[in-house]
Amino acid sequence: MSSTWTLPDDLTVPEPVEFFPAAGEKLPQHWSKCFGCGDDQPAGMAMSFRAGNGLEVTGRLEVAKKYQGGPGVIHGGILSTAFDEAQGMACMALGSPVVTGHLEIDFARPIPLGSVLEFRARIDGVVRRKVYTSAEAVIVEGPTADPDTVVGTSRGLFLTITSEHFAKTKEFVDGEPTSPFGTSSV
Ligand SMILES: CCCCCCCCCCCCCC(=O)SCCNC(=O)CCNC(=O)[C@H](O)C(C)(C)COP(=O)(O)OP(=O)(O)OC[C@H]1O[C@@H](n2cnc3c(N)ncnc32)[C@H](O)[C@@H]1OP(=O)(O)O
Repeated sequence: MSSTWTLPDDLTVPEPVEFFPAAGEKLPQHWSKCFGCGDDQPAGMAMSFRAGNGLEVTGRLEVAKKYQGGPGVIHGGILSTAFDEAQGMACMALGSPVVTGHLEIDFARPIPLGSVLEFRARIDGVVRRKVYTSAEAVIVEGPTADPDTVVGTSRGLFLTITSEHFAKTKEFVDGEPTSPFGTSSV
């Protein structure tokens, strides 16, 4: 790994907002049309999430055959998308919408099609609007399942935004959303 990712000295660790679900409870979607988690997005990845302890969330992704990159394994871009989604969902603990500013992934092990991945993602801390996050993925079901072997890791910087952020792209929204929450202003 040749990452220059470092956490700043002035990082502070926030408390989850009051309405963030308790550990083990399902997280609401942030946007039903989202490619990563939306239940109104037939082309999407249908990830689901639960709150963990503190500022952590766990996510689940079934690695469908259509996610193939190299022969028999997940495409790296799909894994990156899943990390983006998982770390973005961890930011829900702040109670403010966010977008990704920077994301970096390490691909540690091949992930066969048919696997079920579990993501453990968290907020490491915040500085002004900057939200520092990290995550790991393990295979929990499938031919090479091993909950103790990390198959990928990620670090990401998210930025809190206001509802004006998506006002600029409102006219391009595809379809009618059923559960706008968080990152959507429509
Ligand atoms: C209740 C709500 C729940 C919500 C749940 C949400 C779930 C979401 C799940 C969704 C999952 C999917 C999510 C998706 O896929 S989101 C889709 C992918 N991301 C985007 O489309 C974002 C596009 N980029 C932008 O819009 C702007 O660049 C943003 C908004 C990010 C910043 O432009 P803005 O003009 O606003 O801010 P600023 O430029 O004054 O910068 C501010 C600070 O940030 C620092 N900085 C900026 N960029 C970077 C960088 N790349 N590396 C390092 N640092 C960076 C900068 O130095 C400064 O630092 P400092 O001077 O303060 O020290």
